[in-house]
Amino acid sequence: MLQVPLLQVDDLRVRFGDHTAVDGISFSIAPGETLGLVGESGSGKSVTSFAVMRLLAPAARLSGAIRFREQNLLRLPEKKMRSLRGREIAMIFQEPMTALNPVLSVGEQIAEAVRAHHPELNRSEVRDRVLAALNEVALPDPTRRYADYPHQFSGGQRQRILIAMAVVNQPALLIADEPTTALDVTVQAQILKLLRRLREEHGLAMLFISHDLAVTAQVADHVAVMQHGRIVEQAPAALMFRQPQHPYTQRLLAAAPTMHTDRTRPLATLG
Ligand SMILES: Nc1ncnc2c1ncn2[C@@H]1O[C@H](COP(=O)(O)OP(=O)(O)OP(=O)(O)O)[C@@H](O)[C@H]1O
Repeated sequence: MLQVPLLQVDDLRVRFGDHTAVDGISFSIAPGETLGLVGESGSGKSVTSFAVMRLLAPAARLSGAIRFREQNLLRLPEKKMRSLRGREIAMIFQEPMTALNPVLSVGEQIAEAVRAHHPELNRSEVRDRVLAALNEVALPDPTRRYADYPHQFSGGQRQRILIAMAVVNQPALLIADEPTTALDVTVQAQILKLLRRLREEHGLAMLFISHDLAVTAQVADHVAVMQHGRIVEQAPAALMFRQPQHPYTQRLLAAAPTMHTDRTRPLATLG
């Protein structure tokens, strides 16, 4: 039986003046599923993710539909969108340092995210939720490090902190825009493992955005390949990885430095 999608994007178009950044794309994500959106720089991946969060600049002209739990986000009043953002749909970015406030302790920042959606909780309840989220992402010694500032953590730890902030309100959908691109390969593998675990343990659905098809194949169930604002190929990750159909996908695979793996092995054993 087909599951009702959590997110369904239909014929989404985004224009900035006479430039079309996203040119009529459609895809859907079922609850608990991960869709990888892959393409070169400038192909329209980030514009797509910001469109879903409704965080694009006012100059952007959008058409089509973005249905989340069957409500069209493009028509949702800003007040409702604000309550949905960070609670039902959360986002993590490539560069955790710029996404974190440098003058606020990491515990306080995550606490703010909790209070924004749960004003009814008292101080110790908020703190308990923050500590639970930091434990969840396996940040070492969260109680002692609660009051530390972002610069006191490594890049990988900062990404864990951002993930904790994203999942602290238990969203149904996580948008991860190049979440491991700024990290070295070992740390990248650990963060991918963490995302897979969150998905398995909490049924978190994910829109995973990357220029790297090999990285994406390690976390995604389905992959959509974007070029010049269009989706040129969509397939289950394992199939896309073994039998890319579109010449652009074939070029992406050939260009990826991490692709020298045995493509006959099941994906679960890669990486
Ligand atoms: N605010 C904006 N005003 C005008 N054009 C924009 C704006 N934001 C994005 N664009 C354009 O939209 C296109 C798609 O950009 P987007 O950032 O989505 O690409 P991307 O695939 O995410 O690439 P990258 O990985 O480099 O971020 C680009 O041509 C970009 O210049």
